Amino acid sequence: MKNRVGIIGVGNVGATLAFNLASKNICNEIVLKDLRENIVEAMALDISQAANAAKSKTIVKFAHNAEEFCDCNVIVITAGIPRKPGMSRDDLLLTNAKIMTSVMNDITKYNPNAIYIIVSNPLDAMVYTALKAANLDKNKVLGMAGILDSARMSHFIQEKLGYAEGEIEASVMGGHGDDMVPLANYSTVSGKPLDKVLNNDEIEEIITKTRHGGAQIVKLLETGSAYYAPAYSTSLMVEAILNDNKKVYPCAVMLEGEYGYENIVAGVPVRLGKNGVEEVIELKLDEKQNAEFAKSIASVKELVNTLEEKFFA
Ligand SMILES: NC(=O)C1=CN([C@@H]2O[C@H](COP(=O)(O)OP(=O)(O)OC[C@H]3O[C@@H](n4cnc5c(N)ncnc54)[C@H](O)[C@@H]3O)[C@@H](O)[C@H]2O)C=CC1
Ligand SMILES: O=C([O-])CC(=O)C(=O)O
Repeated sequence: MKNRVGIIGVGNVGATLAFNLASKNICNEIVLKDLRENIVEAMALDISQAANAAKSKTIVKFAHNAEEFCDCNVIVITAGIPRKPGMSRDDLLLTNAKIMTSVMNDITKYNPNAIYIIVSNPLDAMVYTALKAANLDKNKVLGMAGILDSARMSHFIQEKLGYAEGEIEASVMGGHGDDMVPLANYSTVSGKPLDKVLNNDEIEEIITKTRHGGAQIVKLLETGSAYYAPAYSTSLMVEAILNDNKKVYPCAVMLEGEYGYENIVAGVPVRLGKNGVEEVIELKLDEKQNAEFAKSIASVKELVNTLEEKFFA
């Protein structure tokens, strides 16, 4: 059977992801879809030519309509607007909920077996929206943010230490907002616990930088938000699902009792495979982390309440 990855929204994140997947040679086909027909055609040509340069066997196509965007194993949705300096991700809520709903309504019927990876922001609320729009099983719809936030934490640890590049395991859970929950005690440097190599103040500084890592890039870019690290992080999820490799990554999923929460989406470690979310891993959190996770969940809940009142009602 052919492995086919669909990407809908081929702007900064979507195009970078397509380039990354095509040059890695991990799927037979990538199909791109965007409102901007000329851009998507140009990206399909350019990325297909890159794949040929890389001697990759991946074919890159674009879809003129929803019917052609079909039979995908994995679909990544980045359609939506990014924030600009001075905005929070939450400011994108109603605009992107409208886009997410119309995208899901358009494409789900042509993709009965797909696993959906949501990237559009505000991430957790968009996973909730996608699930609600499509009425799919919760294991089939998940969001990318935790791998990115963990990579940022790892970057800031490396920056602080001045060494250990490639040897840092960092772990972040919770919603993809300013109150995400970086987990210092589940983070290591060359196998050593983080608190053995950095003191409390240094760890707090890294946690603060991680929480504001997205905004830092938005402020510098001026026109939009980060895309290389988001795209690479998404490619790891696509690869885990296509290869059924059962890797554990932090992803945004609908909680149904895990960590004591119901009917709310947040980032938690999950095992990924061909069925999407195959297991939610319940880490043991200390009192402070439990309180921080509760605060992060409350922020997502506030967005979901706004959606229920102003969008779904
Ligand atoms: N979850 C995460 O960690 C991250 C999330 N994001 C989010 O991802 C989204 C995309 O970001 P960028 O790629 O930088 O934005 P972008 O503006 O470069 O690309 C968005 C693309 O979506 C397309 N689009 C809009 N409505 C559409 C529709 N109905 N159907 C098909 N295509 C449609 C636009 O034409 C555009 O090409 C934003 O909401 C951003 O906040 C970005 C980075 C990280
Ligand atoms: O900051 C943003 O708006 C985009 C994003 O989610 C990130 O880079 O973490």
